[in-house]
Amino acid sequence: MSNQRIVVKIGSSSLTGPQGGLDHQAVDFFADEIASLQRAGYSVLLVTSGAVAAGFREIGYPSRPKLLHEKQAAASVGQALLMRDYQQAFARHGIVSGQVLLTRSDFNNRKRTGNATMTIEELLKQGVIPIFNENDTVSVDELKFGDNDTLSALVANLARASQLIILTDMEGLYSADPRHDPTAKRYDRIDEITDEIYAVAGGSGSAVGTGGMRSKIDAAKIATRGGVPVFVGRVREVGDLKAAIDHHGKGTYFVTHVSALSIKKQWLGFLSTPLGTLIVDDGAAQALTREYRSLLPVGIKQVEGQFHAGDVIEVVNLQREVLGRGIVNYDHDQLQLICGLPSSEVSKRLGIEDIHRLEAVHRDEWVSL
Ligand SMILES: Nc1ncnc2c1ncn2[C@@H]1O[C@H](COP(=O)(O)OP(=O)(O)O)[C@@H](O)[C@H]1O
Ligand SMILES: N[C@@H](CCC(=O)OP(=O)(O)O)C(=O)O
Repeated sequence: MSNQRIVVKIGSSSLTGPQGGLDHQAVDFFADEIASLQRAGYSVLLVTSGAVAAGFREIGYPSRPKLLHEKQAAASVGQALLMRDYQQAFARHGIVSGQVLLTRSDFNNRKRTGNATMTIEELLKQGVIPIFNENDTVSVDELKFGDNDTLSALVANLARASQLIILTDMEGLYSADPRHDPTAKRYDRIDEITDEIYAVAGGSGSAVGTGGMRSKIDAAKIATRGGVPVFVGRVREVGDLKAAIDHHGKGTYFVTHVSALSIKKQWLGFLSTPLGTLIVDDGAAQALTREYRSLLPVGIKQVEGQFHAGDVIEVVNLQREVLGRGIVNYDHDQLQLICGLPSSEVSKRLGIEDIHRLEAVHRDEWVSL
């Protein structure tokens, strides 16, 4: 028996065809696979896409809509259909399932995440499978997850899951999109998500999916940095889901970082909204990313944006590549005055005798990206 928590994310491409509408057999199959995990003692949290894909045909749109209000209308119809299918499918196994709709802004709000966590804990305690989706009808475009890959990573971190299983229509990440390059080779295991990995990951190849492999890599980065290992791949036959959990699934495994980020740093790195940018020289870039040191004013070349002490800023190198995010200790106009100055001159230039924190960004309030 096991009491491990597993987050399973199912993409639209696994639940619907190009013409939309739900594939009831597919829903039944995934419910069967998840039910057998529950029977083996795992607690499963399900993140499912498919609301827009399930709803657009019902409304009469000829293909997956592109406009926000049309997608929202389709999701409104489709989410109910999706839940009806899942609830019926799980009921065949005597399992009760419940709906949890979240938005990106819920994760920016401690109280709401706290409430969501309590609900999730209670559902799991009662043996109910929580079924998550983005609350599409209220999400505004700029703040949307869009695809559910990121949402699944955040749920996995929030629930302190032991694995995140992202199911899609491909058997993992390949050296190129196999739809266009039949010679592409699969990566079986990824220890570090590098630029090279991002470079091979393309967008969605199907008529119903959204994020493609790129958003799955983003999700893998968030989850592994939070301490949750990730599988991205396909589950098509009975027993495939268990095989994925047991490390012989058809897909790619992303290995966990040794030191998982705290919840606060996960928020800082992946959910916060930076209000400014600091451009730093090579020495400061090295200090921040390789030597785990704080950022001092002397290493800052340029300051952009209007922020205050305590706000989140992004730090980029001279080539404008993002190095990470941190909480800044100065207002933007103060930092304009002292950027490039050695620490000994900072208090004089600012006219403040006793500076509480000399660093522009302290290493305890910094996340490398
Ligand atoms: N390097 C790659 N390896 C595998 N698939 C890729 C790659 N680059 C892009 N893709 C595309 O990503 C798609 C899966 O993402 P997506 O359509 O968003 O599915 P889902 O609805 O399951 O989230 C695949 O169908 C494939 O066309
Ligand atoms: N929340 C949306 C997700 C849209 C979507 O296509 O996501 P995905 O299939 O995960 O790339 C829905 O349920 O339709």
